[in-house]
Amino acid sequence: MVLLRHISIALTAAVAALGSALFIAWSYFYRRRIWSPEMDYCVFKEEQEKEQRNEKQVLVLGLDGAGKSRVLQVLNGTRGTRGCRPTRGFNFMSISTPGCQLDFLEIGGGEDLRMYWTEYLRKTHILVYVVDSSDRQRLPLAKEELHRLLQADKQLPVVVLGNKQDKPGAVSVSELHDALSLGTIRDERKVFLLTAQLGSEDPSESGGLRAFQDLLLQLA
Ligand SMILES: Nc1nc2c(ncn2[C@@H]2O[C@H](COP(=O)(O)OP(=O)(O)OP(=O)(O)O)[C@@H](O)[C@H]2O)c(=O)[nH]1
Ligand SMILES: [Mg+2]
Repeated sequence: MVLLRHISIALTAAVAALGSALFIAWSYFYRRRIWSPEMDYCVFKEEQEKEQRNEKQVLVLGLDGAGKSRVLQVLNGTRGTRGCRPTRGFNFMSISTPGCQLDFLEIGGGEDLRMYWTEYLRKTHILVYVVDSSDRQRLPLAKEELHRLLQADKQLPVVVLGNKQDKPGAVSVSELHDALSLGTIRDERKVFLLTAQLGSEDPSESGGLRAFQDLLLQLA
């Protein structure tokens, strides 16, 4: 019995030692991979190439259901209103124009994803913040999240898109301006407020997207 116990203690110790050794080796290797000069050079090269191609990153945020994926769909020229499922993580889309390439990155607006939003501001050139104009109850929350982003990055140009103007009970532009406290933002900051209605089959002409697209191109 005593012998068995000794053997089991020895085995446990051996497994623990092996586990630690593997963990140390993995950490060492992993850290080397991340911080190696070659890796730094690759990241630097990639950023340089992006600059040469004049690639601009547009981060698309807003509460869940605001219409972020729909904005990307419409900009991408996808017809119809189907296929907008809640984004559980990211959604990516690129548009090439003669002057530049716009890379749109949507991060889902669910409560569990909002905490990661600010981490993506650093590499962003333009922030698009989509608001459901008909969701009056959640306008205070939309405002709170918007101001959290404005605090986290004090330079980034922001385009607020008051979406779902076609829905009954949607607030007007001036109501949205007040509800989101846009008047409290300092004058030097580039903040734009536009509206859109993207619920129809082909909203590209009437949905207010043209002005939105033109503004993005100007900012880029
Ligand atoms: N009536 C109307 N419906 C819209 C409009 N824009 C989007 N929708 C619909 O609203 C629903 C939610 O839109 P999404 O684009 O998935 O919303 P989201 O902001 O991407 O939401 P998450 O991915 O969950 O963060 C979809 O059924 C869309 O078709 C609009 O302007 N008018
Ligand atoms: Mg989405």
